[in-house]
Amino acid sequence: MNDYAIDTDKLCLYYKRKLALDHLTLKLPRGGIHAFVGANGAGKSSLFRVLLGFEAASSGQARVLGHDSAQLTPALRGRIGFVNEEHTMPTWMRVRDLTRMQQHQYAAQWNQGRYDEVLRHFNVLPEQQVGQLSRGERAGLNLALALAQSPELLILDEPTLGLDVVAKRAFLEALLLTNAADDSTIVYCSHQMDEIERVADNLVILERGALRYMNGPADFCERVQLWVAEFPFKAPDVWQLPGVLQVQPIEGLTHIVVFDQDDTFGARVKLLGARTVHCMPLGLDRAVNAFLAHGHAGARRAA
Ligand SMILES: Nc1ncnc2c1ncn2[C@@H]1O[C@H](COP(=O)(O)OP(=O)(O)OP(=O)(O)O)[C@@H](O)[C@H]1O
Repeated sequence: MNDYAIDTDKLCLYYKRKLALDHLTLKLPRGGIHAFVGANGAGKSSLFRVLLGFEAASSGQARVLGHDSAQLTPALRGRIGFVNEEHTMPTWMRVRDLTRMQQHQYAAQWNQGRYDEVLRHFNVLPEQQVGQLSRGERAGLNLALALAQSPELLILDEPTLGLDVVAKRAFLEALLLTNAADDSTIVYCSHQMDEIERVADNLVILERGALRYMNGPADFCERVQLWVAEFPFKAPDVWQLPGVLQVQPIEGLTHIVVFDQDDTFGARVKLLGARTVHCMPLGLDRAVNAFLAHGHAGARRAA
């Protein structure tokens, strides 16, 4: 058995002339919650479409649970759960009937305890019609159905998009309370860093269809630092220094976000004429945003 839940090798996907996945090589180990992050258009949904067999790769390899994603059998598909922001379900059905249908379809693997546990969290009643549920309740029902299937791989593609703060929290709590990540691999795609910070064991950053980073979120925060410098006169061009991701003038000070620099960076800033310079840690939100903004600016410069 392959040790990876997702294993791609130089995977490319073109939509006509548009390159969505650019020689993506990604080895995602089994188990845990993996947060996928990337700017709009980074290729996250395209990757999931290839993995689920909805799109054929233009070149390269994509394997999911050890199998070629272009040749997934219905049995293999049944081992993969997918939830996206649309929470598409038959609106005319009652929750009770939809539940029965899914219990029947996934009889061998159905986990009733987990289903009830998640659904309880959202106060959804069996006699309610799916179309009458609020957006948050529909997201909860969708999560309950997906988790009850006991998928080996569960892909959650921006599942909380459009939900209010309370519903978002309920969704995350439900995901965590089931401990589903103990025996499944969960891919959680979101633009919300507070969500990522709460749930992720592993952070995967995609940029323009390629892998830019994969490791723990805490490790990422350690590698991104904020240096705050005070220049007595006009600030020099600090972009000439190594590893600079972002430069912002804030209240007379120059905020410099850098990647993979050690304490000698402060000495370099001083050499440029700074009167004072301090290093400060950064939260995941700002660290990831600076990283992505730099990549975006780089792409614009290259174009
Ligand atoms: N059906 C399509 N036809 C043509 N181009 C497409 C199609 N779907 C996606 N693309 C392009 O492929 C690239 C990757 O898009 P994709 O939707 O995978 O990104 P994403 O990371 O999921 O973005 P977002 O965070 O906005 O959902 C984008 O440049 C997009 O314009």
